[in-house]
Order: sequence, then C-alpha cells, then structure tokens
Amino acid sequence: MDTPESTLATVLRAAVFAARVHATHTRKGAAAEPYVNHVLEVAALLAEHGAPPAAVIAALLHDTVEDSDADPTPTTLADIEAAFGAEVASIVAEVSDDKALPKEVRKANQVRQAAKKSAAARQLKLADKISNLRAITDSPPHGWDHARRVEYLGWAGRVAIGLKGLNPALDALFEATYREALARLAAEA
Ligand SMILES: Nc1nc2c(ncn2[C@@H]2O[C@H](COP(=O)(O)OP(=O)(O)O)[C@@H](OP(=O)(O)OP(=O)(O)O)[C@H]2O)c(=O)[nH]1
Repeated sequence: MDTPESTLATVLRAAVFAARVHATHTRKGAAAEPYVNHVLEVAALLAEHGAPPAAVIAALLHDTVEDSDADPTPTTLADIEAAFGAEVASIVAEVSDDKALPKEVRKANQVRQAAKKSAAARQLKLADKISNLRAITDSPPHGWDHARRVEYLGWAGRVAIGLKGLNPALDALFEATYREALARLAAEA
C-alpha cells in the first residue's frame, strides 16, 4: 500500500529536483554562486517566516521553468504538476516571468500584477526580492554599474509594494534589507 509522502520528504524531493534543473546554472554575481543557492535561500526565508508548505516547495522550484528555457530539456509547468501537484504548479506559474515578452514589459508586469497574486505567490516573490537585494550588495551581477544597481533596487521596491501586507515579519525583513542596500549604495556613490 502506498504511504502518503511527508511534507519533509516533498521539500527534499523539490530541493533535489531544483538542484538537478539548475546544475549548470550560476547566479549573475561576481561570486558566480551555484543558482540552487538562491532557491534554497528563498525557501528557507519562507520556512523561517511561517509561510505554508506549498509556498516553501514552490520556492525551491520557482525558477525551474523560467530559467531552463534554453536547456536541452526545458522543465515545464506540466512536469512540476506531475511531480508536485496542481497547487505547487500554480504558484510556480504565478511567479514565472514569460521570457517571450520584452524585458521592459516583464518588469512593468511584475509591478502591475504583484498585488493580484495569491498569498503564497506574494510571499514567495517578496522572499525572492529579499534574496536578490542581498545579492545586489554582497555579490552584484557582473557588469552592473552603480546606476543599474540603484535602478534594480528602486524597481524591487515598487514590486514589493504590491507583495507586502500578508506576513509582517517578512515585510519587516524586506524593509530592513531594502534600507541596508540603499545605505550601502549611497555610501558607494
Ligand atoms: N539581483 C540579482 N539577480 C540575479 C542574480 N542572478 C540572477 N539573477 C536574476 O536576474 C534578474 C535581474 O536581472 P535583469 O537583467 O534585471 O532581468 P532579466 O534577467 O530578467 O532580464 C533577477 O530577476 P528578478 O525579476 O528580480 O527576479 P525573478 O523574479 O526572476 O526571480 C534574477 O532572477 C544575482 O546575482 N543578483
């Protein structure tokens, strides 16, 4: 008889799935960290701040579809649904940018659509931005000058306006991370 998988087992299975998909991907930062470090950080932020298990599992998988589009065997939402179910796949769909759209449209859509997303997707996206703001100061993407980092910070702040209001502790961490990044960028100017 099949026994239902525990949440812990699903979380670990998602981590293994993400590590395999991102095996050849690195972060854009100077440290060129393995990409999976980012998704583990986002999932840990959510788990530490009381987000539901489906959001933590989706966090591990959140870039597998968007970032495997150029891989020999891209990961699809159907793959995620088959392996982790419809709820997780739906959250991953909500936080995946459509890479076919021009970058300016994708960026504007993130600002415009943030507040319309589900509670799980909003918390996931906020944790994603916290991780990216940390990276902006600790290991900035290669070739990003000061102006580009300031622009990213401002844009992330505008997206976050629509994401906040669900998880006060996560909201506070975003605010603190934003202020720290702003102070460090101001000190460099
Ligand atoms: N800040 C930062 N971003 C990195 C790093 N490595 C990869 N990225 C990805 O690069 C995106 C920011 O680069 P951009 O040039 O602005 O955008 P693009 O890659 O989507 O064209 C982030 O997207 P995003 O829309 O902010 O996040 P997401 O929603 O795609 O996860 C993030 O996914 C890194 O070291 N630092």
